[in-house]
Amino acid sequence: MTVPELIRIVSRSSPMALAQVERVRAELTALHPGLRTEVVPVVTTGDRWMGDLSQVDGKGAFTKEVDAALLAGEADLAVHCVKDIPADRPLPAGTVFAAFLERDDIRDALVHPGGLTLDELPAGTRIGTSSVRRAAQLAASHPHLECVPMRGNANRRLEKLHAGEADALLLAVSGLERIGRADVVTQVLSAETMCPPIGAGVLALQCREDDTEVIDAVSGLGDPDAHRETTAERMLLHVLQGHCNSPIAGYARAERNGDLSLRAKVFTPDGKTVLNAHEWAGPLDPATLGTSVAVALLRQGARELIDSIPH
Ligand SMILES: NCc1[nH]cc(CCC(=O)O)c1CC(=O)O
Repeated sequence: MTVPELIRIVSRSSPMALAQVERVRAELTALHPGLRTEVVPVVTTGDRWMGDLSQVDGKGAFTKEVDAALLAGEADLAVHCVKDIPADRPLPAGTVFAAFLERDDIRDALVHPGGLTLDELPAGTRIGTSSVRRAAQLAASHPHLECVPMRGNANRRLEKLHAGEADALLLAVSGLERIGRADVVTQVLSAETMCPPIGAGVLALQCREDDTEVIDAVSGLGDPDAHRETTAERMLLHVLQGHCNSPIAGYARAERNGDLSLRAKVFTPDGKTVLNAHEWAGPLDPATLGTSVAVALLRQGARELIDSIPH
């Protein structure tokens, strides 16, 4: 393998995204000691726009400018949260996934400055979240709590919380760990209490498809379990034609014995209807498992629930 001298890494420029790039740089340098890396930060539409994402072509709002820099040859490698990569359309033509890194915590956390747990929060507590997935599940399990819209990167949301725009937040544990703010977590919510989003906690490395030198150099960072889980989850989302604001949650789990399970839910925003599916695959390939769970949800009426939310 010929390892390139320099790999230029493009990503969003939020503190979380830059921390992700630092992890990739560290892993790459450990694998190829002579390799130099450079960071190419870009600001995406999703970072700039603080309103409703559906108004700025929500799909891909956090990935479009990153992909464009990769395709234009301004960088050689893109780092994305899988959670932010649309699954209702193919990857941008000319790009491929070269690796999925070992998965971090997939769970959401409650951040409450008073230190209360979800069950202890008094009626009317305002939870800052613009996520339909989080709001629908909270409405189902804790209907006495109120969701107030809140966007912006995790650091900005913590600032808004302290400025009184909400009383508590729901944020991904992995994201808080990446920005060095795991200290604000009051309670980690089990995946049963708050089903995570598709692709939670997984970072994807994306390259130009003809750039075999870079693909070969970075593919050693890939984790086989993360690959199988992500493949199943993204196929589920693809078959459901879910978009960034779809009321869909789900996660796959690769077991030691090689089995793969995938559970998923589709909600109405008020949380009153929850469709559930859970299947195991031994010898089945991950994509087939994703399709099968999606079909089980479609049979229960998922199409209507998903289409009722504007893109
Ligand atoms: N929508 C922003 C975003 N994209 C990925 C993560 C979390 C990290 C991950 O799952 O990789 C977050 C923040 C959050 O939801 O709290």
